[in-house]
Amino acid sequence: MNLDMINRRGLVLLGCGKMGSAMLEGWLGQGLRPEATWVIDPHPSDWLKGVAANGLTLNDGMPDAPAVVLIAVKPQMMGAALPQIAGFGGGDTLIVTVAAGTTIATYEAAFGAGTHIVRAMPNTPAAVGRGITAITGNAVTTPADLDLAEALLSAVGQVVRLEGEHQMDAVTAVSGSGPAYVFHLIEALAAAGEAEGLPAELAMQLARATVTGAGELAHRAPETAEQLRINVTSPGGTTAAALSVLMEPDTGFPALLRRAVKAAADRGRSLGK
Ligand SMILES: NC(=O)C1=CN([C@@H]2O[C@H](COP(=O)(O)OP(=O)(O)OC[C@H]3O[C@@H](n4cnc5c(N)ncnc54)[C@H](O)[C@@H]3O)[C@@H](O)[C@H]2O)C=CC1
Ligand SMILES: O=C(O)[C@@H]1CCC=N1
Repeated sequence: MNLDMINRRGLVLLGCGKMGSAMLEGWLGQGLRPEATWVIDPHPSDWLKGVAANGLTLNDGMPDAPAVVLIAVKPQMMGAALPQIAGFGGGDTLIVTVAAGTTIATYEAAFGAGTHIVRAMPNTPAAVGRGITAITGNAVTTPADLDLAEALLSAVGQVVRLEGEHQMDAVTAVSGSGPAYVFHLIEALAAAGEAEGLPAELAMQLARATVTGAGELAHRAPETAEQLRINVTSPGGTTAAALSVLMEPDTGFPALLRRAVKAAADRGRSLGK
């Protein structure tokens, strides 16, 4: 991974909350120079103030032509936030946005149609280098723009390129929001263990280690997820008993996740209107 161009020309990060700081933490760990980084955020966290003490510029001007301006404010804040960086439109600065829902057309209206824009959907495991980000560009985006966005985002995990913006709301619902589903699985599994009589702390330790261990196995093992599931399931055993509940057609995981993912994708679509 090569952050050379970013380190030479600079990166501006607009909005450094949960997602912005997850990525920034990853980039700094991968060699982004704090001196090449400008952050604009009216409510900086203590962590960000600490990074600023080490050379990053926080709420104090901007470079003339940074390589990338990355937008990580909430879609609802976009109207107030974009005018601060509208001056970067039309130049050779690449605009990358990670906001859910907000469409490329909205940014083109703010920056001008000739502006090179990449819409991206990352997720918070970026903070530990294990994110996955989907990217897609606007009509004027060049292969070099997509390579630059990919270079930046692959510093914090995998990058996939989409066929087009029409896939973005579904991606958001699967991988952008997905970590929350997994964290909720930990909470629910621990609560279920407590209901079976385990002390809360032990139930949480078991649930957390099980989800992270299974995730790591799914990451490293060559087998499909289906085969890894089969490997746990002894015929007529305990797992089969649980799976008969979880795979129940109307109330099991597939039906529940189908509804949850649809709700997220629908919300993305309505945020874009
Ligand atoms: N949290 C997540 O897992 C993911 C979030 N996203 C997207 O990232 C964006 C940010 O989400 P979060 O980090 O979760 O929200 P957040 O609320 O934690 O962070 C937003 C940040 O923007 C700052 N801000 C507000 N107004 C501003 C302005 N005018 N100028 C500059 N900064 C301003 C806030 O102070 C805050 O620190 C959203 O658009 C969201 O859709 C995308 C993928 C995953
Ligand atoms: O909840 C949200 O809207 C953002 C987008 C994906 C994850 N968090």
